[in-house]
Amino acid sequence: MFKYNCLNPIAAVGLDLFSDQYEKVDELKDAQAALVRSAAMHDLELPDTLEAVARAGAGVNNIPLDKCAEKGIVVFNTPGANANGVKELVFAGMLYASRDIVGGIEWCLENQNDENIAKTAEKQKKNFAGTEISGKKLGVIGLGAIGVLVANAAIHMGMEVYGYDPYISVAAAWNLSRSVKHISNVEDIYRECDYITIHVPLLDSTKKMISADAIAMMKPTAIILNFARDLLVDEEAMVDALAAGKVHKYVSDFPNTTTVGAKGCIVTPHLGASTAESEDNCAIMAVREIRDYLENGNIVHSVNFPDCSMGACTTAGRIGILHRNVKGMLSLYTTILGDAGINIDGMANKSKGDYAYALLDLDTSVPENVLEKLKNTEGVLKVRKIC
Ligand SMILES: NC(=O)c1ccc[n+]([C@@H]2O[C@H](COP(=O)([O-])OP(=O)(O)OC[C@H]3O[C@@H](n4cnc5c(N)ncnc54)[C@H](O)[C@@H]3O)[C@@H](O)[C@H]2O)c1
Ligand SMILES: O=C(O)CC[C@@H](O)C(=O)O
Repeated sequence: MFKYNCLNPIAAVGLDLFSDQYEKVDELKDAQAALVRSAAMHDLELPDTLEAVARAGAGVNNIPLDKCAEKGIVVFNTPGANANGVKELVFAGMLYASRDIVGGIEWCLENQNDENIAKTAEKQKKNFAGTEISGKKLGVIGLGAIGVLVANAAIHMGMEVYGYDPYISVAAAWNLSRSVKHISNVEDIYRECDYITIHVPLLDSTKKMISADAIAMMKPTAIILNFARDLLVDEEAMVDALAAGKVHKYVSDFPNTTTVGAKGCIVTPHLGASTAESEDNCAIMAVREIRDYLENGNIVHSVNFPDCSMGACTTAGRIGILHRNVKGMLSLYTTILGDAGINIDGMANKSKGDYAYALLDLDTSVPENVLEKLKNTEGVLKVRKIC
């Protein structure tokens, strides 16, 4: 029986994919797997029982990835599963920032008891007029799952699209419209674009990448959209620039005391992935990842260990070894297994940064004393007996 804990509500359509071999538990301390959305995990005590964490979403800045890796806990995310939900909200953000839709709705509510509201509206509507997005330049920074969808949709909306991503994946490049202009110097986006939207992960290297200097290059009419993470933008500088009329609007999906209520800021409460479809897609992918790891030892879509997959186990034994990415580890395992008279039928070993994963199919189920030897090998973080 496997036990899992949900640190946030996770869509039922995903949880329903757990078989009767799984039990939901109320406490993380009792779980082998955790499912999480935005709950902050940095200060949580991670129990020794925990084998896997699946983030039902893209961003993993709420999870201590290295601490998990050191404890042999594999962290997954669900790439692309909520991308369409975010893409659609980015366009809502562009429209809200371009036309005073919110002001217009508020005016209607304020005048709901006016019997002549239809006539008065025709006189007042000029106060809520705006501009169209068709024909304008959009800069997309980060062309991953969301950025590509935004860029391609913007082409269909008649925008001229500039795309910047020095690390673009081959898959994303294949999916990107040929009409998107490839930008190699992000400053071209800051200087020339009417709309700028950021879709990069929050890393040490991307923190405040929309800096005061970047903001200073922008047009006074520029509209900046941030549906990625608030810490990617120097928001104090942004608020100052808005107040001084140096940029026009800042649309953010991440409320905080700097931006909410500040002149020119339109802030939503982290709604990008809050659609039934995105929540379902993320939950389904997260549960499949956890099941494949717990039941087969396969790692697919991990952010702290390499992906490594050997399908379902068809041999008498299978073990998974999470270890440091250092020389000579495999020869230590083959020696321990060989000395115990165990034959290796199949093997995969993959590395990612400081960490690596070996999956071994064996002609017999590994006895406890051999597992202990493997566990006690210098550089090994965790050994899992899968069958
Ligand atoms: N508002 C929401 O609810 C919501 C929902 C989903 C994702 N997000 C956030 O959106 C962001 C993007 O998500 P995604 O699913 O598209 O991720 P992704 O991993 O598919 O794409 C990120 C892209 O950013 C690129 N990148 C990395 N560093 C860069 C840099 N310095 N300059 C330019 N490009 C760079 C990568 O090459 C990659 O192509 C993440 O921060 C994620 O947390 C927010
Ligand atoms: O779970 C959510 O609602 C937000 C998810 C989003 O921020 C992400 O990075 O995927």
